[in-house]
Amino acid sequence: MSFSKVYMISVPGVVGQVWLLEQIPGPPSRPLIGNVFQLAVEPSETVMGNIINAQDNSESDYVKAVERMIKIIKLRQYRPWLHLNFMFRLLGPTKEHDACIDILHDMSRRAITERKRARAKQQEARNEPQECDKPGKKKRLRFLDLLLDYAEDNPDLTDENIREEVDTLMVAGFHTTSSALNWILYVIGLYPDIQAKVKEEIDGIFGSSDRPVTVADLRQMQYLENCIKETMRIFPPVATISRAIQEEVVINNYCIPAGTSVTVFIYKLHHDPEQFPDPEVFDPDRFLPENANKRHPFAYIPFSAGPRNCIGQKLAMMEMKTVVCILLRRFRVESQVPRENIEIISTVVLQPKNGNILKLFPREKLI
Ligand code: HEM
Repeated sequence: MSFSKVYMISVPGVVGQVWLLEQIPGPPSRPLIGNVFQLAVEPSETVMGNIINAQDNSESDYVKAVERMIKIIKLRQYRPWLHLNFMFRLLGPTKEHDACIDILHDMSRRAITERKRARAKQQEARNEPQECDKPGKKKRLRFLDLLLDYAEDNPDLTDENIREEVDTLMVAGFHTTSSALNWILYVIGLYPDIQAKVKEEIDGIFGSSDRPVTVADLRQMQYLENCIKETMRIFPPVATISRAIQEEVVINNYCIPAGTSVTVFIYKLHHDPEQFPDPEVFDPDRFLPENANKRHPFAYIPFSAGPRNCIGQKLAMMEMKTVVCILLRRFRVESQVPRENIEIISTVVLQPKNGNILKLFPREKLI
């Protein structure tokens, strides 16, 4: 079988996660892939404006630095002796590490400086705060504007503090969503009956219209939402989280002293047969209210739980539904790697070791 082009759905840093092999002849795919990318990088667009331009320039220094950093983190993760800073300084690729960090931080600093400059100009012109929304709608500021506004009244929040927040949001927002999307597309491409049901739900919402997806549409996609939840159960994008214990706790007669670093293995939690019978079986109905309500509230925590849980989970769900919806309206998806052959690795996020090959078949009647 021959393919005209090979596209990659991935945001910088997770290159090789999903490969889309577009079969010829097909509809022009660039706009579609463009849309997918745009949605997947929404957090970075919102935070950083357009300065990375990663969709069009995967060779940018920023993109390369993110990719390189992920490799360095992986290298460090699997070599416990490098966890200690002084050992890493002694034996690790510190020169490269520091150079990557400089590129990443500089980019965030640039975004902040440029936004400040733009705000000053706009303020001069209109003498009113900037809004993302159209006039008449509830005022919503960009994340970066919120921080800059706050800093104006609270000088304790320095530019470096803001830079750290921007970095957190960038990393927390795009790798995770990209990983989740990878697995959702994998699962949808693996189980034709599941895909048919998702498509049926989408068709029920859009009929033969080619109108864009709205927030109201997304709310109706309950079956797709349950598929996404079930995917993140089997393949949690963030497989582990860690906490520094602040006061001594006793769990099952084991005493964990204050100061200990504890790791919660979300992947294992999500595969607990007591909470999820036949844990390897993909069953979106586990998330029907009557089934989900029976489970322990912390049995399923793809977005973590408690006061430091994910602040982007609603946005992530909206992004994932939108991307799947756009794709399935135009293509039938077929996963090429059987479940028993998929090798999983967890670096920053959970990903298939050797990528995820998908075939896209243009739908006969394109909606
Ligand atoms: C499927 C997509 C996502 C998954 C699975 C996910 C998962 C998580 C998890 C597990 C944590 C907790 C980390 C920890 O406890 O150490 C977290 C935190 C966070 N997430 Fe997400 N996330 C996703 C998407 C997003 C998006 C789209 C954004 C922003 C636009 C975002 C922003 C954040 C931030 C800022 C934190 C840190 C919160 C804090 O420390 O208080 N995430 N996320």
